This record gives sequence, structure tokens and C-alpha cells, in this order.
Amino acid sequence: MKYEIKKFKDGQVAAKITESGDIHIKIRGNSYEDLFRAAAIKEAWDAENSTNKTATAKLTIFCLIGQRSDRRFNKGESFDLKIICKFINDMKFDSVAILHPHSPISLALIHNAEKISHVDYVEKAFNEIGNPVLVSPDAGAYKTTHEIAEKLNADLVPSNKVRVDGAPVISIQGDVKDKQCLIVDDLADGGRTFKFLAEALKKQGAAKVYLYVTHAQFNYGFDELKESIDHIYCTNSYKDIDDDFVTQFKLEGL
Ligand SMILES: O=P(O)(O)OC[C@H]1O[C@@H](O)[C@H](O)[C@@H]1O
Repeated sequence: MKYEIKKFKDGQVAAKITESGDIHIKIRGNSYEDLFRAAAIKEAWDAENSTNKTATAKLTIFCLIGQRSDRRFNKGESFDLKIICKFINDMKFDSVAILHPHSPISLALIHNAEKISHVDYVEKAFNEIGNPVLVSPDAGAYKTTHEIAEKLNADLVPSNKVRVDGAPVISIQGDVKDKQCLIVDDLADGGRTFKFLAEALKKQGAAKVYLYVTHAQFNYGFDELKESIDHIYCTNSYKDIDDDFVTQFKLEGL
């Protein structure tokens, strides 16, 4: 299946199917425009395939917009992930694959959804560094990082973050003295979580601190991370980054 995309000057996106067959659309999915582009392609494809019941349609989303807004945080506020997932469901794909979603709520809200694991990318970083200890930064990351540690036969040091009088207090549950540490998490937006954790690890004698995040957003605070983190590993699910401080694993289709 092949298609063309056209963008009008007012922002409207339109699609045209130029060759029929099964469809597999791969998008970052980190903007509403990306989702509308997928919807345009799928609508055109549906019209072309209305009599072809064997053709299948698959959507891969590398960095789902709103994945952290997985509940109504406060009364009166919108539940954004619910709106986004409803939009995706309306496209009626046969299957939707999502790379390392922030929480299982995305998978629960999207019909026929499956997770793409980040294990391969963590493994690449793990091998490049040379068997570091994995560090899970909070309770949310513990479960998936524990699974990865088992697969890679790596040591895991869980850490936890609580706020005392508004300030983050980090507790590291293991010995990191003279060790190379690889913090593993889903995404970095400002990176403050990792800056504080890296400082705490170094205070406890860690030789080097590396960070792996699947979704390297770095919308702010990027340069500050260079003070406490030795190197960052990530994918280009959110954007391409050209910086010696970062090793980016390129995703096929982006
Ligand atoms: O400190 P920043 O980068 O803003 O936030 C990243 C952390 O916030 C959580 O939602 C993510 O799962 C990650 O643990």
C-alpha cells in the first residue's frame, strides 16, 4: 500500500491512496497533526478497500501524545488520554502497537492495542556501557525495569522519590559505590527527576551515571543534565537529537 499526503496552507492534511493492499502506518503520534494524518490515510484506505475484506490495517505509534495524562487529575479538568484514545479507536485499525507506553492505561483504552517493548534499546545501552547496574527511578518504572533486568541478567537497584515539604527526597535501595549505573525510564520531559537521582547516586559513590529513556522529549532542562549524567541513551520516538551527549537508536519508519 502506498499513499501521498498533502498539507494545505491552513493546516488541513489530506491523504490519497496510490497503491492498494495491507496498510501499516507508523507515526510518532506526539502531535494532534500526526493523529489526524493517520486518520486521513485510514479514511481514504477504508473507502478504497470497502469490498476487500482480507486487507488489514495496522497503526504503530512510537510516542503517544498525552500518555502521562492517564487520569482526571483534578475535578473539572479534562481527561486528555481518554479523548486521544477515543480518536484513535474511531479510526478502527485492526491492531495498534505502542512503543513503551507510560502506563497500561493507554493499552486498556485503545482497542486491539499491544505494547512494543523497549528491552532491545536498553540492551544496546547496557552492552555499550559494559554491564552497568540498572536503576529504576520510581515505583512506576520498577516493574518494567525489573523484567528487563531479569532478561539481561543485570543487577537492579530500585530507588524511590517522595516529596518532603515540596522538595524531592531520593532513597536508593542498594549499593552503588564504584559502580556504573544506568537509570532506565520511559520518558524525560525536563529531566529534573533524573538530575536529582544522578546527584544522589554520585553522592553514594557511583562511578558513572547513564540515563536511558525511550521518549527523549527534553522540552527544557537538557543542558543541566550534563552536570550530573555522563551520557544519555534514547530512541528518536519524540524527535531527532544531534548531540555528542546523546546516543539515539533510530526507529524504523521514522
Ligand atoms: O522529570 P521529568 O523529565 O519532567 O519527568 C520524567 C518522569 O516523570 C514521569 O511521569 C516519567 O515516567 C518519568 O519518571
